[in-house]
Amino acid sequence: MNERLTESPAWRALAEHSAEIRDVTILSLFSDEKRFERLSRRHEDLLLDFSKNRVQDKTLKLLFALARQADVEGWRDRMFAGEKINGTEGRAVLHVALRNRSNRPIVVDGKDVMPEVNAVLAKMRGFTERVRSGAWTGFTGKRITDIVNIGIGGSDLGPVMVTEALRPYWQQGLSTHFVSNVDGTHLVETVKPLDPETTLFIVASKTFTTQETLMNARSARAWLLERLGGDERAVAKHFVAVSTASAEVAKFGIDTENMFPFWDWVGGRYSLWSAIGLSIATVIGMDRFEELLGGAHAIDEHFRTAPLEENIPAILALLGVWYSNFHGAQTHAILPYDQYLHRFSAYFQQGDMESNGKRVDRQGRPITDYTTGPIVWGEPGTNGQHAFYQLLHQGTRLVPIDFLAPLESQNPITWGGEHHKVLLANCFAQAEALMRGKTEEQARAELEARGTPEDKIAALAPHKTFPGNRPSNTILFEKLTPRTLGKLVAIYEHKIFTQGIVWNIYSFDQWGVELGKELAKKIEPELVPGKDDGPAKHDPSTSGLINHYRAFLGARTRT
Ligand SMILES: O=P(O)(O)OC[C@H]1O[C@](O)(CO)[C@@H](O)[C@@H]1O
Repeated sequence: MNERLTESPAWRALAEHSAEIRDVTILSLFSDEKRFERLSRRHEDLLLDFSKNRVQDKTLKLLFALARQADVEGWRDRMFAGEKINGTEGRAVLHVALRNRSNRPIVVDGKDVMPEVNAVLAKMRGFTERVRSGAWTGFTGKRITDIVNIGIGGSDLGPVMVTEALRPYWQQGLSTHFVSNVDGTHLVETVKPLDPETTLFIVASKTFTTQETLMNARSARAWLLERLGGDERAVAKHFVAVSTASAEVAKFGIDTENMFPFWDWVGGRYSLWSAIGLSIATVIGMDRFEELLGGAHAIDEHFRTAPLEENIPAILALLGVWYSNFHGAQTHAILPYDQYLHRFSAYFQQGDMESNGKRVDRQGRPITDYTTGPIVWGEPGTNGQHAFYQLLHQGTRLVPIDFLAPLESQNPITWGGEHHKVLLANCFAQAEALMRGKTEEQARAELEARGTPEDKIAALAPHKTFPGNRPSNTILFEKLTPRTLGKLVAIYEHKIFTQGIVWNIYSFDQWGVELGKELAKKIEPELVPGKDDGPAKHDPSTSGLINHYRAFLGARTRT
């Protein structure tokens, strides 16, 4: 694209239209009695209601035109065909191949990748069945009870989010734990209650060079060996690796027989479907893991074949563009009303922000006149209601929201009342309140009805007013099964993809994480007591912090 995006016909039309409908309220759009039916889409058990948005038919038409102008469909087809659409790394983008349950050939560099994908799935099945049945034992012959996944970023967040979401499917007597932070506290607190004889570590790292993961893995090995008598042969029974880098794995001392490979065409934050999902597959079983893949595949097929107007990920993406670029929204909240999804927003914080947090376009030009990926955040309901919803309802910022909720709870308790009904009532009510708001007249009337004196009414009414007209999507699904979870994750993945294409950026690299890593490697050897490089090496602030720490270390060594 040589033309600036903001000067393109589809963009200009949207800019004009947004001014045109500035004063139209969402509530007024419901004069169309069929709006809910028209602005909702279904996929199997899943319903997307996007009727509570500041959109008219014309808005949607213009948004779909923008997607077509950006050639979303062409890029999508190229992704599924295995073309190297990750331009800055020269790689294909094929997480869709990992869950390609149809086995339709997907060719990269002249080779169908499906046989290798299936071979790794078969190896995962063999391993997970041995661990689950007790056939795989630790060094002292005891059955494995605890899996510790050591990884960070995409090699951690996906497995954490999914294992938490699918807790009801865990095998009894088997638990998973996760260590990611290089802060020693994370490892120490995780292994504290564990028995080394029955603990298996999965070291998950695409590159196997990530500082945090390698350091945690080395420390975990030291912890294990110290407790099991120091015999190095124990490592083979208690450590397996998941990586694209077999030489690095061997260098670390893990038998490559116990290594599960994947490929450079799997992005870190899209890797839970690969062997990076080994901790998930171990605890829920391979059949369930394949159901998860099946759900994602169903959405892949939907995304690949449905016209944009019917395409759930594309609709969500374009609504996000509408608020980011034409209403000044800076953030996007994902608010799941399902406790099992308590890491879902954190997962997509990486998924979205590492993908679309970009400042140059695909032509390498700085993007100065539109925003790209939003800040993604959220917490599960109803906790969020008692934390940050005040701002959502009455703050000065516009925050587009996705509410997610199951129709049926995995834990339908009625001990003190019907929990799930209360949960759902809260979810529906929040979306309604955000849209409907409360006028000052309504606030005044309520105060009057309570006999409040006039001077108090005048003082309080503005504070009790809700502007409303705050948009949200609601995604309902029957129950949080592996298949449904697979579908939800794939929907958001393709949403991110679509937005990246519209914004004309590369979504599948992450150069922005490199600089901090490089500097940390330089600074670490400088953290020595008594050393002083003078102010020249860093800026005065960084030098000041380093020297402050050195002085602390120096004082400690003297006492
Ligand atoms: O799996 P690896 O290679 O250890 O990388 C971990 C994470 O580090 C990043 O490269 C940068 O944060 C992520 O993209 C990735 O998920």
